[in-house]
Amino acid sequence: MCGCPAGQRCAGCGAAYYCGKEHQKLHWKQHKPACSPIKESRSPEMGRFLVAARNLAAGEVVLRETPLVEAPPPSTPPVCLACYRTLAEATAKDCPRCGWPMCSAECADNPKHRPECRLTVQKRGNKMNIRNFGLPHPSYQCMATLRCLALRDAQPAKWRRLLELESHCEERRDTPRQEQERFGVVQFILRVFPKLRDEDKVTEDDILRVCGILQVNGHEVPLSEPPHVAVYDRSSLLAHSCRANCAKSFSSSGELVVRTAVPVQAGEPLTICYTDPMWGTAARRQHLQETKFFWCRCERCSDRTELGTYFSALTCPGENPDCPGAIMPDDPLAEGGAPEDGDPDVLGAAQYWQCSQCDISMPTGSVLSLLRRVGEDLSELDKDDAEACRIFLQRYGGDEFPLDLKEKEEMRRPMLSRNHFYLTDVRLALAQRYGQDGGDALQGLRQLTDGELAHKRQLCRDLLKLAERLVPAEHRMRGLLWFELHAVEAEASRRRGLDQGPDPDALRVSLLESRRCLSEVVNLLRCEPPELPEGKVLRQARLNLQELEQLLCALHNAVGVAPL
Ligand SMILES: C[S@@+](CC[C@H](N)C(=O)[O-])C[C@H]1O[C@@H](n2cnc3c(N)ncnc32)[C@H](O)[C@@H]1O
Repeated sequence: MCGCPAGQRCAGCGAAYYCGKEHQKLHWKQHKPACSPIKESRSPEMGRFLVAARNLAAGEVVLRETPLVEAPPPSTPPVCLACYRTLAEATAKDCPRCGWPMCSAECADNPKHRPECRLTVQKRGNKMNIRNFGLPHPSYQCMATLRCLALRDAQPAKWRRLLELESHCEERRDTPRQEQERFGVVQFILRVFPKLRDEDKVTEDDILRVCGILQVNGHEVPLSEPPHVAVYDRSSLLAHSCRANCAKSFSSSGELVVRTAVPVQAGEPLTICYTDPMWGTAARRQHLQETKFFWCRCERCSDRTELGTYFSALTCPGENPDCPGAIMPDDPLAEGGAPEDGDPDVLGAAQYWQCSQCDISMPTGSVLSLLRRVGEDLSELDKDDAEACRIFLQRYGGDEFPLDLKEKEEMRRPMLSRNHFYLTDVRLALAQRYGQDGGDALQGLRQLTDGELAHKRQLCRDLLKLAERLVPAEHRMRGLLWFELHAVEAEASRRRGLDQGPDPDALRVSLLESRRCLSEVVNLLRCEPPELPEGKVLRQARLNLQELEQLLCALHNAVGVAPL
């Protein structure tokens, strides 16, 4: 503003400097459009993507936006087109204008239903007649596409923004999914809404392009039952990483909220995970290729140890039973190699998995056959049966427990690496399974044996350590595990009190530990809306935290030891 030395920096973007508050205030109107924690970048490999405009701390909200389009999921029985609740034939009410069934007159008047209502009146000429409730209905397969097409006339600025999004039309050509859409979406729309073709000149390619945009940029929104789908504008530019640095949540009104999960340096891409980060490398990469049309080369995929976690590795099967090595693919970026995909015999000829410590190697095909067998065993496992889970963990991971197994397994050399994704899957289920019997969570935990309680604690701690390293942006999973751990600490402390009588020092230590766990829950889940299970856990954690503070206060007043 004045050319004087400027020591004060804009806290929003960190890129503008001022001599003082006064000139910063005067400049705000001009600076505001440029002041954002994110900016757009582009590369030949990734297309457009967002980067941090300045150094960002963990937990900063970088994006919050309402959807460009939202719609029911493609495969669904008839649902209300405003609230997405499943409809029953006896209670559904046809919209008086267009005939689409809705749950109430209020929902029929809801602006969310306007796009298809208008298109049905203007481009079809007669009302819809949906029957056959209770089974997936083909008419809903086209709804997201129809709502996108409705933007053309009604909201041309949004339509233009939608068309700027990636559709991968070329890569989708002749894929089974596109062939299915050609029949189930394109032909349906052109037949049911003929004036779209005859008057508006909408072509098959136009519709397929919209299908591509929905496939590449769509998010599943868990706020309704069944979950619906939505496409966002700016958030669509977030690139993918299997170790994402941003976490996404949805607000009650359907806004997408993106915040950093770890500190992010200025210029670094902001990333979310497009696939299931709890799958192994080969399966994640295969899924990304099939659904988003790129082979991921992120830091996690490129590192065969998956950041030191050995998440996809096997233990060394060589003659030396003490070899501490892990068997991993020679080239983790080789295409294919998920246990569920490909022909093990064909893949096996081309690639090898190698021990990290000795010269043992295995053809990829043999590794995949082994893994496929474990995968089949896992798919048959009843995860509600704690004993069956423990046997699985002992059989394939060599896990030892602070409790006896009823069915003793002969101890063999474990086949899977300590953190292998199959073992992690079962440990996650078991950590939550412990304590679910009984009327409520409190009763459930009280019914656990000391050994089971200790095992639950060990599982939560191990899983949290792994998640922090491998998937820091999995806020929901981490938050729920911290909540489980807090419950274990509370129960353990109650048992200690019963066994050993009141001990203010031990009580203070365990209250402080519980407070630490609950603070983590609140921090991780603070963007979760109250209607989701995680939002309910957040509410409970906040209540428990308040009670804890009161307890710590009471303890301080009674014996003067607790920090306040
Ligand atoms: C939701 S869009 C992201 C925005 C897109 N880059 C654009 O220019 O519109 C997803 C697409 O971006 C590209 N992409 C995202 N993350 C990537 C990554 N880590 N490596 C390579 N391509 C990536 C892929 O083409 C993917 O299908």
